[in-house]
Amino acid sequence: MSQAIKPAADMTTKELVTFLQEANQAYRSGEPIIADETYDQIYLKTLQQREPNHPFLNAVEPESDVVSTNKKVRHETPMLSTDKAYTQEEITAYVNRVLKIAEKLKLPLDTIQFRITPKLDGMAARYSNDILATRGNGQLGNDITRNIARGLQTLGGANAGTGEIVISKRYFDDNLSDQFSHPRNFVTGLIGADNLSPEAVEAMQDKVVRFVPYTLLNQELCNANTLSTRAEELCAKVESECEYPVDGSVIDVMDEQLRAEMGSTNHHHNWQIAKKLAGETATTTVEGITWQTGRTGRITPVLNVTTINLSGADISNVTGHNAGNIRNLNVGIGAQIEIVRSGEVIPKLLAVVKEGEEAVIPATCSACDAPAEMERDFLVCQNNECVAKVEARLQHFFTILGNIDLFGPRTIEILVSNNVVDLPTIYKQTAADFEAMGFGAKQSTNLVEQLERSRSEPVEDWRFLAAFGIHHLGRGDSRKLLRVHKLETLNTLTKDQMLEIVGFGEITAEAIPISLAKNWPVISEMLALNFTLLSDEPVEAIESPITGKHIVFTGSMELPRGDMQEQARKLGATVQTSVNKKTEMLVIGDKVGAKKIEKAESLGTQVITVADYLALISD
Ligand SMILES: NC(=O)c1ccc[n+]([C@@H]2O[C@H](COP(=O)([O-])OP(=O)(O)OC[C@H]3O[C@@H](n4cnc5c(N)ncnc54)[C@H](O)[C@@H]3O)[C@@H](O)[C@H]2O)c1
Ligand SMILES: [Zn+2]
Repeated sequence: MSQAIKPAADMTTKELVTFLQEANQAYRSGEPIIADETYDQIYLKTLQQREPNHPFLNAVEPESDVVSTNKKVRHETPMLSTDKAYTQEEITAYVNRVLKIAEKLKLPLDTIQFRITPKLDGMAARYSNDILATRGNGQLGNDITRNIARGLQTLGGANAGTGEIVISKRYFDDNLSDQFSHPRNFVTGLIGADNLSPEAVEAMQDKVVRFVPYTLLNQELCNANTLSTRAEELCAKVESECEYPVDGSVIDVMDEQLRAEMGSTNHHHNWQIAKKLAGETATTTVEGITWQTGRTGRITPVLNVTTINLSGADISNVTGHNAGNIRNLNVGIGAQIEIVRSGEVIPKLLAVVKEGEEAVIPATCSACDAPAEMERDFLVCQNNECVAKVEARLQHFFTILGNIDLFGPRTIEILVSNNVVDLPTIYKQTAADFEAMGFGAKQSTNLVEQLERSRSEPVEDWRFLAAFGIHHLGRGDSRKLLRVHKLETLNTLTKDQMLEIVGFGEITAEAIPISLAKNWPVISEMLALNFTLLSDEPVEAIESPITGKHIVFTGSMELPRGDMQEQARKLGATVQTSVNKKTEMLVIGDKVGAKKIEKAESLGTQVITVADYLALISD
């Protein structure tokens, strides 16, 4: 969206509906062109006022073809949207509607209970009879069950009901927020993708993409009086306690009789309302763009804007996500942009309201002047010795290690400008060395003390390993790896050894040993400094008849297939999703096509029934 959007009042009804459809499509694909609040409170509301019975208002807004598979699933009961509230007044009005019906039913009003749960911001789905499906148009969804075999975690079993596919908020913030503008965007992209991106493969392996049924969410219970006066406070509480991204809270009436009486429209349940977070938006002007080089060499744009107050804070910098985004939206100096700040500390660019000068993507890295090149949507500094990369890598080490103070950006900048650019050298510095670089006498002793502290104060070995910032070895994966192999032995690690560990796939198993070997000189030098490293208890390798075997499960089975696969992994097997030359065993459930079996047999794969398989592993 680079053109100014017409005000709702100036649009004909037809234009308004077309615009709502466009905005909905953009929102579903993860690239909203306006803020939710603007969509709901201005454009949708204008249509509601003009034509309360317009078909667009009387149906669930479809996810259209954002995720479209060729297998459709008819929902047993419709999957609806929610009615929305943004303010306490709107919630109080809802409470009064509930109380009115309760009165009619002669229910004692002080016993009416409401449940508040976090409103997960992902992709709505339903898991029923082993089939996972999207909401679709509410009646007909898309079968996305195959994502379970690709690593999607399902909480609550194969009949968990309605919920949301989400990614862990912390994981997204730590690993993906510099590449993807929004966690919902990442999730919808992954669920619909025919081929997973490396980031998606990693997230699936890290088990952070999950289907979470609404019944398993943290909740607050309250009565009508509390809800009419303190809704914002209670909603804020459930939202902050949730480990997934949220865009508000959902309030439900608990009483079944009350629910039945209040009923539903084609769009939402009248007994339920969503309190949406009003991500406050504002329009400001781009005065300049600062390009910052990170640890991996990615150069990200920060928009310097005319200072503006948003949700109580003065904002003069806004993240522009990545170079591709700047190019696509054509963000140049003088552009008027809409920005949003909802919970996050750093406000985000939402849309260009009015174009300015043409967007310029720099040809060189501003930190080291080396050439910068576009790789997919990212601008990347091609120089390995780039000062910005070196500084960011050192910073990463101290931040992840977490048991050292004083080694922040300013200290590191001074070290690097004095050509102290690697960790072992930093650890060799004496107070006199620091003083020679311009640190004060007291500060120099403190720096030495902190380095000493970081070696003597115990720290988990996986934290230490993750601190080196090796690609594919974040905290979670480092921990998985170190549960099986000792840190000191990682220089001899092979791809095959990696593949034996549950949770590492082909790509990472191949890449990790190579990166470890490359980084080994520094790691071993650091190990020689005698950090006080703590190890998890090693897991015993379980020996079973299927240990080390490549197995595929197919057909419908009594136990959820995901559970069968998980169990096989625990017993040391490598679970594949389809048969290939490596496959040693094909476990067949009901309704398996003859072709599949023939193919497996022609490849020399052992084909066995679920019953025989279960007998085999229980031996
Ligand atoms: N910014 C834009 O351009 C744009 C465009 C279209 C839609 N939207 C936003 O999306 C809304 C419509 O989308 P929608 O129909 O998917 O609604 P929604 O996503 O805002 O909320 C409804 C959904 O919330 C889910 N949900 C999450 N947590 C829940 C919980 N704890 N309990 C129960 N349900 C829970 C349900 O599956 C339900 O379908 C609009 O009102 C607007 O805010 C924005
Ligand atoms: Zn550089």
